[in-house]
Amino acid sequence: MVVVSTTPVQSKRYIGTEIPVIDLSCRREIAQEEIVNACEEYGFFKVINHAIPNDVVAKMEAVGLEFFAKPVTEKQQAGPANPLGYGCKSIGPNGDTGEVEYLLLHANQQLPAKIICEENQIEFSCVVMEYVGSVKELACEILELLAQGLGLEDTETFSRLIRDIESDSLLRLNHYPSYNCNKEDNNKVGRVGFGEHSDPQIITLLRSNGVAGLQILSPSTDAGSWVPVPPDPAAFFVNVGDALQAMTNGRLVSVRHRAMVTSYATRMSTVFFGGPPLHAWISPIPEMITTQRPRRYRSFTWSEFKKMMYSLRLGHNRLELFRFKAEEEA
Ligand SMILES: C=C1C[C@]23C[C@@]1(O)CC[C@H]2[C@@]12CC[C@H](O)[C@@](C)(C(=O)O1)[C@H]2[C@@H]3C(=O)O
Ligand SMILES: O=C(O)CCC(=O)C(=O)O
Ligand SMILES: [Fe+2]
Repeated sequence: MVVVSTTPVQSKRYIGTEIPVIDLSCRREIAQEEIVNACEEYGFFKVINHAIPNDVVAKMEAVGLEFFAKPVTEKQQAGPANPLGYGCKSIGPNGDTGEVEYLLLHANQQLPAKIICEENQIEFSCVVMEYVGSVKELACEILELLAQGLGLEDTETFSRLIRDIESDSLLRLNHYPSYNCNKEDNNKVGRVGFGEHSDPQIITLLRSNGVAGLQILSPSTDAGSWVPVPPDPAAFFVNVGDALQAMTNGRLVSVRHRAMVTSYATRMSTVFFGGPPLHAWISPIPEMITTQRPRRYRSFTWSEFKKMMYSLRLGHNRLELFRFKAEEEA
């Protein structure tokens, strides 16, 4: 079975309905089609039966939790996040805040600063490297299925950018506290851990412990409604990023999402952002430009996009600033 009913979402294709679940052990042709459908409709899906070994995931979770359990003064030695490193409550350089502490690492570079003590530093980087290697492979497998499902002649169009040794991919560990509250407070609108945004890169692969918190903005309701994503520590949650929306000329959607804090337990998410090299050009693939879907975005380098994104707030719809205007590109 490929699509399994989980959480209700308003939708055209998943009538009724549910967050798409892609079973990677099923036939390639089925997975390809389901991935394309999910990315067109939500920009989001859950992956089960992936090939990432449990111990790779378990070790990553253990070193992450060990890091966040350290005294604040020790954690601060890996900060402040600029943008890499340890951060607490402050997200990005433009005043965004949330109830979260995090560690943001580059996937291809040395660790940014001292992370805990020397002997743990070596173990920490080995675990991170192994996790990043596995999750990057899964990201590339998904991107190749996606390219095949879209009927692209070059099925490595997307994955090549992530496999590139200069790929600007990141790994982020987010740690959300639980909070004490009385019964009445518990029924009130929740607290925001990580505010509404889309991810800027090509693809994001997220997993978390078994605590709820992630929500996606359902694109098919007018005002948009927040759909809770039930936690599944054995699965990966995948979302389309802004760069993939641009490359597919808007056919695939970069989903807006956020993370809420719960009152019952702390949550940790481990998030891989597959990004292109800084010098890579991002532009709509010619096969994605048709008379029904005329060119929507201009060409830009990832470095240009990143510079713009760091000048904007978390929730900004930044891709709109890269709309195609025929007279400019000619
Ligand atoms: C407010 C910001 C934080 C962010 C960079 C930005 O200026 C806008 C995008 C933010 C985001 C969201 C997804 C990822 O968590 C992230 C690492 C990214 O690439 O874009 C963060 C950035 C960050 O925290 O540095
Ligand atoms: O922790 C989560 O569930 C979401 C985190 C997130 O969206 C991010 O780090 O970009
Ligand atoms: Fe995100």
